[in-house]
Amino acid sequence: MSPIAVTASSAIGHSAPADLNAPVRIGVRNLNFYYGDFLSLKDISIDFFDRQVTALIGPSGCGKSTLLRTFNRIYSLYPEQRAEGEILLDGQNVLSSAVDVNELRARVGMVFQKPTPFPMSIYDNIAFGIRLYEKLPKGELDDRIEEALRKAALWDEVKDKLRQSGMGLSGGQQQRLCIARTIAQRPEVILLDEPTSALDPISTGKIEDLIEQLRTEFTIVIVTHNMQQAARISQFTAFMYLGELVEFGPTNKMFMTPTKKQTQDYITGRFG
Ligand SMILES: Nc1ncnc2c1ncn2[C@@H]1O[C@H](COP(=O)(O)OP(=O)(O)OP(=O)(O)O)[C@@H](O)[C@H]1O
Repeated sequence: MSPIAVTASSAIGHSAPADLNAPVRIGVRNLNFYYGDFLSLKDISIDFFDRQVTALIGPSGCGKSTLLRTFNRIYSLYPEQRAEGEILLDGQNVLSSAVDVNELRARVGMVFQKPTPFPMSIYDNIAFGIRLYEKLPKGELDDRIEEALRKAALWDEVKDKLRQSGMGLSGGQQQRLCIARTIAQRPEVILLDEPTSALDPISTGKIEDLIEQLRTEFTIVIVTHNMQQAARISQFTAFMYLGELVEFGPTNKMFMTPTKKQTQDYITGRFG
């Protein structure tokens, strides 16, 4: 076994083991995705389980981010991009034209690679998303903001400066602010696209601890290039290659006894 595999496998077990009885939250069925004429996802079928963290791994360009971006239809902002097949969120096909995309994006929140706070106060960063959908009296809004910041493990660091700009926070704090903003909308699913790749190791550790806590309440799908991170924080892992789903299963099985040679080669650092 290479050092990468040893380190990754020794990291397994930091988070809870996979719950093999967890209900399906998102069921992807025969999904194809096109950028213009280019077929970027090929006949993907996979389930994502309730209150479990699923890591999407694979070499650059294999389609991890593309798959993540289908769940809240964020791709539909670009007219040349389209998806075919079914993505069932609690049994309802989110690709159907009958689905209200704004409502969908509140149910399926997303946090990006680079922290993207809005140029406004910490308070307003979180209030903004809530105000889009709900008219809350001030006291209730304050409570929601505190709750979101506590869940994002940021409250203690910002409670005395809620009116200061979110842009003045450190990178790691900004990323937790973005997570708080997502949580405040009370989503069912949280999508994380390489959320720690722009962060230092200490901030990364805080986000990983936070993901472990959030898992008890939300279904989480995370794209990561960091094999050890996938091993540490996820219950399930999906390995993708050239737009196809090669292998999917409980993380400890994927890292210790993968079925496919391609998976083994990737997690042992032989390619990618
Ligand atoms: N806007 C786009 N237009 C055309 N092709 C695209 C576009 N975005 C991605 N692709 C292509 O789709 C495929 C999947 O890309 P995607 O970004 O999903 O991969 P990824 O696994 O997330 O990669 P990375 O790890 O480098 O972020 C690649 O071949 C990529 O070149």
